[in-house]
Amino acid sequence: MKIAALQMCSSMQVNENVDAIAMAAQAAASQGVSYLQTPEMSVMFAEKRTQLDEWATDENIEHTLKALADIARNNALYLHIGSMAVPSGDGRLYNRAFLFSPNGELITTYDKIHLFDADVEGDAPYRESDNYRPGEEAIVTPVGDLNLGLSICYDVRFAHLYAALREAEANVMAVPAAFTVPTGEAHWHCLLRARAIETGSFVVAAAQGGTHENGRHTYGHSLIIDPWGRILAEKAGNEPGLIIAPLDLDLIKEARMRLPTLANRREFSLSVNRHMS
Ligand SMILES: O=C(O)CNC(=O)[C@H](CS)NC(=O)CCC(=O)C(=O)O
Repeated sequence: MKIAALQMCSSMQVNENVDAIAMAAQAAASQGVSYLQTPEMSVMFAEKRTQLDEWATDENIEHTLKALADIARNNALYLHIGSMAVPSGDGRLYNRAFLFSPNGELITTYDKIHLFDADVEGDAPYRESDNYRPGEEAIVTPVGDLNLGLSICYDVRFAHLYAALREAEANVMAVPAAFTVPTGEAHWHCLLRARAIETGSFVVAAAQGGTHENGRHTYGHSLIIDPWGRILAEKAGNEPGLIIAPLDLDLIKEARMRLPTLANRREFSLSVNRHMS
């Protein structure tokens, strides 16, 4: 099975972003791809909360989800929208991923669990939790012969999420993202390869990249990684574009046979020994 990740520099114009996804889906389908992932906030990369609130009416969301479902169906591929902001019902938004089947059915959604409240050097403080409500449910879902574990961006720093997904039989971890440039340079490849190695799973990470209409800079470097931690495909730099790789399912079996970390895992007690000297 061939899979693809689309690197984007999403703007504030939903139509523009959806068109870019449609074009990429066509290009991917013509190369035999059956799963395409787009980055976090690929449908609208907003500048202000008010913009999202104004846009996120039931009608606009319904219309957009229908357009995305049509893209999946017209190109007969699984379309995984890394995320899009939707009202959560309590005044905050959810940072929600959508997975469509090749028939255009909505298979599942996933709400980002770990929100980015962090202080990155050179940037204003990020306080995603001011506007977003965290999800409380991890999701694994079959995608053809694969079992996809869903996550979003900052989730990648929480290894126990992927351990849980792995225990629930996930063998491909999805990490659509919009990483900052400084944290991307320091951590992106390392974190994603670690998640692949720890879980003996493929990792697919479609990234936002470049300078966005809203003024933000994102790191790019979309990646597809195999269960041994080898990089199968990378979108070098931050330009938009598609990366494609064939997934050999035997590599999952092989990595897990050589390093059966799930079977070798131990329970332990923890003591903290405080010396009084
Ligand atoms: O809010 C939007 O418009 C798009 N979403 C994002 O940019 C999100 C939340 S601010 N970014 C991250 O989670 C970056 C994580 C990261 O960079 C790290 O873990 O180092």
